[in-house]
Amino acid sequence: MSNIGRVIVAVSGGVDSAVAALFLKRKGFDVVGVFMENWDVTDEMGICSVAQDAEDAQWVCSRLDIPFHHVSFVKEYWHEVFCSLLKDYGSGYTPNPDILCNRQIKFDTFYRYAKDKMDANAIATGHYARTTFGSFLENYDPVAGVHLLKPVDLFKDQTFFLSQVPQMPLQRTMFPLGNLTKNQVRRIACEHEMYHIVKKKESRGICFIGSRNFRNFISEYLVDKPGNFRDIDNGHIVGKHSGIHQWTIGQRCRIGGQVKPYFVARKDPKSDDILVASGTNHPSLFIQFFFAAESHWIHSVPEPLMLEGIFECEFRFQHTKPLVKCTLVAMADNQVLVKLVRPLRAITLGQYAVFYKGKECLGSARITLLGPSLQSLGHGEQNGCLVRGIVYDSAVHTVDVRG
Ligand SMILES: Nc1ncnc2c1ncn2[C@@H]1O[C@H](COP(=O)(O)OP(=O)(O)OP(=O)(O)O)[C@@H](O)[C@H]1O
Repeated sequence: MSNIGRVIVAVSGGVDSAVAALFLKRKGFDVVGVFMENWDVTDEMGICSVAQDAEDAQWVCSRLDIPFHHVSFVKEYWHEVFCSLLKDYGSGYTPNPDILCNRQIKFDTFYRYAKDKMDANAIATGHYARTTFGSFLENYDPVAGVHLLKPVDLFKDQTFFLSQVPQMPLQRTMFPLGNLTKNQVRRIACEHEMYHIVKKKESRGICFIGSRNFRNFISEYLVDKPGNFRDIDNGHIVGKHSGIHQWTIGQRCRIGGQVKPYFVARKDPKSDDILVASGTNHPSLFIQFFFAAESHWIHSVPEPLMLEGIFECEFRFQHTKPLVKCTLVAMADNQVLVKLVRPLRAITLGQYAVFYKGKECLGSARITLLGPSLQSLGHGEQNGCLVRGIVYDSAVHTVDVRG
């Protein structure tokens, strides 16, 4: 894109966006830094981390000698991200707030603000990701459309969180860090004497809410709805809980009076029962296919899926987990049936199934219906032994289907 002019960079007060802003400035763009405030309470420790981050963001901008703006999207975050989270938790889903925050806030509210209110031609963030348009939109080609690609630093790959970003904002987004590793970014920040920014802890946990205990946090907003823990093998009540929203699939439950470790296998929002399985590799925790809805394809629906109704690619449903080969089958209403090459543990309703082909992140769809577990299919014992053709690998929580 020639003549880009003004670029609005989202500056969080962390090292990544600081170095992204530095690169933009070096490239000669008319750069403006914007800090977004999306949440407005002091955390449990009495420290207002938002104020500290805003101060750091301002410091970064003054160090780079670029204008700084502090904007509040508290209302938008509340309505478009947080309310939807609460609704999901209440109905037994485990949503992904970071994916939603990128889709609704950074690549919608913030993008529109930059374009309409600040007269910008492009936005930039410190995400580790690349696009076919290049780190600085040097290959901008609106006719071809943009593809989202993994970054050079695969360990820091953030494409998972960007898998619901719409095409138009992505076409106007620069990811200046896509070709760098985190170590290089830290080193560059040190070379520019941004020592206290480099030393800051990585942002963890829910977008903008920080690193506080999420279960305690969400409980402040949803009323308790007590129910029973039931052993999935025999239906016996083995304990009580105070709400299905506090638990997620695969999570270990510390149930008073029980010697064996139990893990959440299913949640029933109608009865408020949580079905628990004894042992981390219990067959009720593994499934091999599921349905996902509201498919979002960043560039376009993959051709084989559109033309033949079937498509082979790779999948993950958690940011840090390895990719697993899968086959997608097109269903009505923008749904897909996802069949994995091997059963996986703790696939969870409400999470996003994110699809990849080679170095491209294609998009994602929301997991809405789970197929039968290995237990329902009649598979019994586990723990590293061969059971009806299936080897359970307890170390990585995956199983290989043999024969
Ligand atoms: N409060 C905020 N205000 C402005 N931009 C933000 C804010 N939070 C995140 N961002 C933008 O989103 C990017 C990714 O945020 P995330 O919290 O996932 O990343 P991070 O890797 O810790 O980045 P950083 O080191 O810049 O904080 C940031 O690099 C920044 O550009």
